Amino acid sequence: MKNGFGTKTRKVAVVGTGFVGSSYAFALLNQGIANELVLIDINQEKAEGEIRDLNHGMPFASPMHIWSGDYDECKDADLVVITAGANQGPGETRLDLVEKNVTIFNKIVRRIMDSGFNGIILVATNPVDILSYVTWQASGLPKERVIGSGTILDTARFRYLLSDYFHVDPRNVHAYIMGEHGDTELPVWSHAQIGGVPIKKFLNVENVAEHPDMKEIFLNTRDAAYHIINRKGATYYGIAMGLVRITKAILDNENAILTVSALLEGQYGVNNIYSGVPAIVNKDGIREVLELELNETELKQFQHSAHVLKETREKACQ
Ligand SMILES: NC(=O)C1=CN([C@@H]2O[C@H](COP(=O)(O)OP(=O)(O)OC[C@H]3O[C@@H](n4cnc5c(N)ncnc54)[C@H](O)[C@@H]3O)[C@@H](O)[C@H]2O)C=CC1
Ligand SMILES: CC(=O)C(=O)O
Repeated sequence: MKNGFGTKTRKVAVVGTGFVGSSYAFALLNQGIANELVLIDINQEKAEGEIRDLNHGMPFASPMHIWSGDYDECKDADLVVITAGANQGPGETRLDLVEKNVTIFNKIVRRIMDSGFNGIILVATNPVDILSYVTWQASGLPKERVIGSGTILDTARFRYLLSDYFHVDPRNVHAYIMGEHGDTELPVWSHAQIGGVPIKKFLNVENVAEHPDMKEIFLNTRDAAYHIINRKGATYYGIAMGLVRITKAILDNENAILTVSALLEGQYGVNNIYSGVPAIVNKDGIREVLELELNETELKQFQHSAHVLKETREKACQ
C-alpha cells in the first residue's frame, strides 16, 4: 500500500507508551525505519502527549506519520510491539511480574487480534520469554510471527562490556547471552570471539568461564537491570535500540542473526518454551533458530533456565 509520501507503507503499532514504548518510538523516528507509527495505551492522555512531543521532532527526521489510536489501528500494521504492563521496582525480579502481566496480556492480545491483525508481534514486556509464549498461544499466530526481545539487550550489554575490557569496537565483538532474559541467563563463552579470534586466545587461558575478569563481566551483564533500576528507576534506552534493531531486521527483510526469544521445539533439548537464542530474523519473523554446539556446562545451564521458565509459566497460567 502507498502512503501520502508515495512510498510503501511500513506501519508499526506500539502498545504501551511508558518509558520503553516512548523510547522505542523516539529511536524509530530517529532512525527513519517506519513511516507510520501508531501509539496505543490504556492511558490515552499519555499516548497523546508522546505523539505531540515526537511530532515536534519531525522537521529533523525522515517523514513519518505518528498518531495515537485504538486497537482497530493494528488491523493493517506490519508489526505490533508490546511494551505495556508493570515494570520492576527495586529488588523485584522479572519473574515477579508474571501474574500481573499475564492478565494484562490476555486482554491486549485479544484486542490486537480482534482488529483483524495478521502481521508480526514483538514482545518486550517482562518476563519477556513467558509473555511471548502467552502471546503466541492467545493470538493463534504461527510461532514464527511471535517474537520476544529475548536476550538482545543482554547480548548488547555483554558485547559492550567485553569491548570496553579489550578496547575493541563492540561491533567487532561476537558473543551471545542465551536463555531467560533474567537471572538464569548464561554467557556462551565457547563461541565468544573478537574479529574471529576466540576470547580464550586473547586471555591465553583454557577456561574463560573461570577467569575472574570474565566472571565479573558476566555478572555485570546479568545484573545490569538491577544496577540501573537502583539508580534511575527503570531501563529503556538500551532495549529501545534493541527493539528498533529487530524492527529493522523485519521491515528490511535482513535475515539478521539476533538473540531473540523464540519457540523451541527440541532445539538444545528443550520443548514448548520461548527462550533467548540466536535466530535468523526477516520479513516473515523468525526464519530459523540457530543451534550452536554448546559445551556440556552451557547446555546444562540453558536447560536449567528453560526449566525455571516452564515452572514459572505453569504456576502463573494454571
Ligand atoms: N525486554 C527487555 O529487555 C526489557 C523489558 N522491560 C519491560 O518493559 C515493560 C514496560 O516498562 P516501562 O515502559 O518502564 O513501564 P512504564 O510503567 O513506564 O510503562 C508501561 C505502560 O503500559 C501501559 N499499560 C498498562 N496496562 C496497559 C493495558 N492493559 N493496555 C495498554 N497499556 C497499558 C501504562 O499505561 C504505561 O504507559 C516492563 O514489563 C519492563 O520490565 C524494560 C526494559 C527492558
Ligand atoms: C528491565 C530489564 O529487563 C532490563 O533492563 O534488562
